[in-house]
Amino acid sequence: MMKVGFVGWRGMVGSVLMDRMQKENDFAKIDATFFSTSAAGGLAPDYKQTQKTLKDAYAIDELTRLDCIVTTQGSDYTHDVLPKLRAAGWNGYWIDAASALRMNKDALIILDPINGDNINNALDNGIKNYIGGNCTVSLMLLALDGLFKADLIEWISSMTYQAASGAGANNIRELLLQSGKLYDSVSDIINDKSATILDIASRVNQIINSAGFPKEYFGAPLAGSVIPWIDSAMENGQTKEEWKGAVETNKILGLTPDTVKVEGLCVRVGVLRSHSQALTIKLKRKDLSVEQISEMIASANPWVKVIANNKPDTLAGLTPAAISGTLDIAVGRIKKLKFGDDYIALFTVGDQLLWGAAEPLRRMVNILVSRYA
Ligand SMILES: NC(=O)C1=CN([C@@H]2O[C@H](COP(=O)(O)OP(=O)(O)OC[C@H]3O[C@@H](n4cnc5c(N)ncnc54)[C@H](OP(=O)(O)O)[C@@H]3O)[C@@H](O)[C@H]2O)C=CC1
Ligand SMILES: N[C@@H](CC(=O)OP(=O)(O)O)C(=O)O
Repeated sequence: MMKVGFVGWRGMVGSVLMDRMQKENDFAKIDATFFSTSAAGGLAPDYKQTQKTLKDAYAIDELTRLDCIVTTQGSDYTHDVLPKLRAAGWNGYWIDAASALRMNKDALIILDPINGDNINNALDNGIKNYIGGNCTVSLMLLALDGLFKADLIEWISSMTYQAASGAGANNIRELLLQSGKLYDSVSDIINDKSATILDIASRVNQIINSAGFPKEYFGAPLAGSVIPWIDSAMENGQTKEEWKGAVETNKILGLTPDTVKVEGLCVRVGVLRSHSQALTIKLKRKDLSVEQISEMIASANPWVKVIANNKPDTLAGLTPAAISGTLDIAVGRIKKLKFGDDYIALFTVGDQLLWGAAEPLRRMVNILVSRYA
């Protein structure tokens, strides 16, 4: 059996990965060992594996015994540990959710429904590093799979609405703590019909801007607000999250950089789970109807679900609340724009912890298992 080590399994992405692997009975196909950066020697999660205790995630000699390491621990860990493993002669497979290696020449960004052929070629050619893509990019590629397959896209403007859990486990807790503070500030008058709504709003505004409001992880209030900044700054006014849109899209599609132009603004919103994106797309053709475009999108892969452009269907199916915890990629509000017949807009929602993070990693483990003799 293939020996697979897991680092980062208790984090946001890691716990969703564990859940999916358990549901799909993936642990029965591998010999799993669990590692920790903070609790080596403690009890590992129980997936009926032989190794019951947590190993040290920095113990190079333990890691080099593995055929494959799956890490959802983050870029710092990758930068620290992988060079040491390779220097020690380790030639195993490195499967990673972090962005650290994505643009490296010796790494492939994995999203097998889109670039399964490239993954197989890379395996045949001895590539060892397989990296999950940025969540908004992976979700967008699955949503627009039909339009990419038909080579219809000239450029995309992507305005994102990214959930708190995209920033990690501590951030989701912080959003809930912030929400609790908002409620607490008005709990005595919220059901009192004689209280004026201005009093309620003003109390909320006061508490949001107070010094004690919990914002250690986000750096700003998110409950009752939005944060139009994700990740670090680039030199050209973009954030790194925005920069990833174009570079990762073209790399996943196997295109030369900047073939498909992707630009926009990435915004953190007070949603617990699932990222949404409003996309404006410049098509290469003017002669396609909304119905033809919708059909191309709907038939591209088993996960994309086109939602009819009306209020009841949109409210029922095109929201993070409706999509979270599923592998569905909802695409709706598809319409032509007055800019011209070659411009369309649409709204898409997908669970960034599933197709945006854990699922491509889980499927990569299975691709390796299927090749492991
Ligand atoms: N969140 C997302 O939607 C996506 C994340 N990614 C990438 O995946 C990597 C991991 O991200 P993510 O899972 O969000 O990060 P988390 O912060 O949730 O988890 C990373 C590690 O933080 C430690 N940790 C510290 N405090 C806690 C806590 N309260 N609960 C759980 N774990 C805690 C754990 O390590 P230990 O147990 O060793 O202490 C854990 O493995 C990052 O590189 C990220 O960029 C990629 C796509 C989407
Ligand atoms: N940055 C994304 C999640 C993520 O971690 O992406 P990346 O792996 O590209 O840094 C978000 O905050 O929603």
